[in-house]
Parts: sequence; structure tokens; C-alpha cells
Amino acid sequence: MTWSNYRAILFDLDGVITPTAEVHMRAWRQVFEPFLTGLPDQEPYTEHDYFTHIDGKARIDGVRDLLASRGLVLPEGSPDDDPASETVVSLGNRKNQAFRQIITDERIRPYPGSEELVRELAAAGFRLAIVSSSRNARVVLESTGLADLFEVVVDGEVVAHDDIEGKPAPDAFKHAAALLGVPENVCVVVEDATVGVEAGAAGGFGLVIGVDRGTGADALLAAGADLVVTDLSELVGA
Ligand SMILES: O=P(O)(O)OC[C@H]1O[C@@H](O)[C@H](O)[C@@H](O)[C@@H]1O
Repeated sequence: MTWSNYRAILFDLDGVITPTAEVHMRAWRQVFEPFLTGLPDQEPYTEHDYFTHIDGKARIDGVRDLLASRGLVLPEGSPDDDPASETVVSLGNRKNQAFRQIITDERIRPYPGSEELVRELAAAGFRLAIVSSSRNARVVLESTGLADLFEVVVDGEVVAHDDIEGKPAPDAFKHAAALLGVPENVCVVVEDATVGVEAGAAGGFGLVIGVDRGTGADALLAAGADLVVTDLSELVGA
């Protein structure tokens, strides 16, 4: 591939720019391990559960889809639910508490290869956007020192506020391209989650790059990635 065929790059954040997919994974594990252990006839929570049912989706969709995969139904609940109660929303609130605790305790830095690529593309005049399902994307992005290089951020807050359909629908990426004012066929989507790659493939984007941080190259290609890398440093100088 060569960047010169495109004008804008739409990056997912967690697992693409920052190693925070792993932080989300840990926070989800802190919620679902004890929750499932406390129920009769449930297999233990695994990494496979995360990659198959949660990765890349909006928080509430992750809770719903994990529960559905186990044949479990909880009341929906409401946003101010006590994290200790047992509703879909409160499990999400519990996960958010765990996530916020980890990012308060640990300094989040970008992947070195991602920082190098983002700086190179910004210096070359490409228009850059972040498209993330996370409602914590702003705070994570601020910690990277790269926030000023992204003209547009479509995150979980924007998606919820503007009632945009979440990944795997392509709508959040389309919204970012529209805000940049760049036609979709000259935009590149960069994603590490299968639902994110599906979202990219479902839009009319010029190229969808999968980043394999544990999902597996086969799964990303099957979801519609045009090419798969293991680190964005592989794309520096392309
Ligand atoms: O709970 P948040 O911060 O809104 O994040 C929602 C989701 O955001 C995505 O970016 C992550 O891939 C998921 O792991 C995460 O669950």
C-alpha cells in the first residue's frame, strides 16, 4: 500500500494508538470473572469471551452481548444505577470504575510505532481522526501527547449524544469522514477489533487496515481487512 492514494486516516484508539485494549480487557475481567463464578452452571470467563463478544463495541453492547452469549438476561437498569447492583447498566458502571482506576494508577503512553506513524502522517498533511467506541477516549487520547494531531474525534460520547449507530455499523467512521469533509473512498480505516474492521468494510472506505494485537490475522481478514499488520511501525514510510 501507499499512503499517497489517500487523504485522511481514521484511527481506532484502544489497541491501535494506545495499549489500552489490554486495560479494557483487564477491567472487563475484573467484572465478569467474579460475576460468572457466582452463578450456577457457568463456564469461567475467558479472553475468548472478550475478543468474541466485547472488543470494539460500546460498553453497554459489550455487557448485553456477553450476557446473551451465556443465555443470561438482566434488567436493563438506568445510568445512575449503583455499580454493586445487578443490571446491564450497573455491570457497565462497574467496568468503568475498574477502567478509570487502572488509568489513574498507570501512565498511558502510545505504542512507539503508532506515535511514529501518526507524527509522520500529520507532518505530511494527511487529515487524521479518532473513531472509538469508548466513552473514555478523550482522557486516554490526552495522555498520549498526540491529541492535537487529530482534527476530529468521534468517540463513545459523540456516538451516544448524536444517536449514531455503534460499531460494527460503519456510521461512526462515516461521521468522522463527513466532519473532515473528505470523501470516504480516499479515507483509510485502521482497526484492531473485528467489529471495527467490519465497520470499516461496511462503509465505502478506500482501505481497511487490521492491526493484530491478539485477535488473529485470520479473524481480521475474514472481517474484511484489506491487509493486516502487527504494529503500525510496519506502515511508516509506505
Ligand atoms: O467503557 P468504555 O471506555 O466506554 O469503552 C467501551 C469499549 O471501547 C472500545 O474502544 C474497546 O475496544 C472496548 O474494549 C471497550 O469495552
